[in-house]
Amino acid sequence: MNDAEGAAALSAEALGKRYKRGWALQDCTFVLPRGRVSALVGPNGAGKSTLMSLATGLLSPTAGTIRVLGDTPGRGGTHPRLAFLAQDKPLYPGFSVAEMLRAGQALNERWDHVYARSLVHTAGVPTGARISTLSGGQRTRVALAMALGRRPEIVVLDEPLADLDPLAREEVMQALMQEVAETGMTVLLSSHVLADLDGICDHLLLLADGRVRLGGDVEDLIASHRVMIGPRSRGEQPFASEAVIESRVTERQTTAVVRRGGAVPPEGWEAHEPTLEELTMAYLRSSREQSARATTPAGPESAEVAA
Ligand SMILES: Nc1ncnc2c1ncn2[C@@H]1O[C@H](COP(=O)(O)OP(=O)(O)OP(=O)(O)O)[C@@H](O)[C@H]1O
Repeated sequence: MNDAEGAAALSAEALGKRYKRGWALQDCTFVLPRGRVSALVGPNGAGKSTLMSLATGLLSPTAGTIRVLGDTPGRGGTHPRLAFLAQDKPLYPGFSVAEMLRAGQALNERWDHVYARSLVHTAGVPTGARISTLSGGQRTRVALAMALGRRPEIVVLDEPLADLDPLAREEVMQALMQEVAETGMTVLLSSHVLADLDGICDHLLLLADGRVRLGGDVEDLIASHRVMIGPRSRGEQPFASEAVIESRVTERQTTAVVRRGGAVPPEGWEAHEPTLEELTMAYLRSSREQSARATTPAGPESAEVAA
């Protein structure tokens, strides 16, 4: 283990996972720092849940390594200092909320009952209600209390915001940020709602087709890119092609997301820093175009070239 891996909450080196149908993750190398909120984003089927299952030891890698707080997951179950909130939020449907919390207390040495109860109270979920009668959003809040009640050092949340209303999303993110600030807890959360991540996540890991397409400190990533807006033009663009992540032409203008690399906006163009959403959308669209090109059958022209 090197120094960076030792200081990391989660790290992977050439990590790969193959199912019967093929590779879900390939050659993934990254380091997620401790005490930060990291966002895991990517299109459907990108490998996010697979990565989370590897981190929690529910799956084993086919290739490479993954480490949680410096340890290899899977030996003896989920890491004792890691809590996982799966997408399907498994809870006992026949239990009341209070019984569920008491089960959490009975099953976990590090359980903080006062804190877990306070999270459920803040969410306005009645503790006498049966789990099976709760709404999707209420179930999420109970599942979150079950995860955070363990006072984990790292919490892994698979789309925790998906069935929450906007106010509940804000409350959940605030509760997480408070934990991060007060206890140094590390959060890794996946989400398709990119707007929710702006201003909340300080680290990003973007997967597409099972590979890491973008990763790093959010401020650094934003500072190293620019959105360039200029006149509508279908011809040559004034940027080196290797600097362009994605470029779109509408009836009125051309918008390009480029690597900064000293790129000064040409005359008639304006530039601004991307938001996290603009940046991730540019990489997601570019990955989709790349994989569409890779799966397009070779046409007659390519056959001619090959011949
Ligand atoms: N148990 C499994 N057996 C076979 N293939 C699987 C299994 N689980 C996932 N896959 C495949 O692995 C790939 C990655 O799936 P995964 O669920 O990790 O993606 P995801 O990024 O979490 O997607 P989503 O955003 O839709 O939840 C997909 O092609 C999926 O079909």
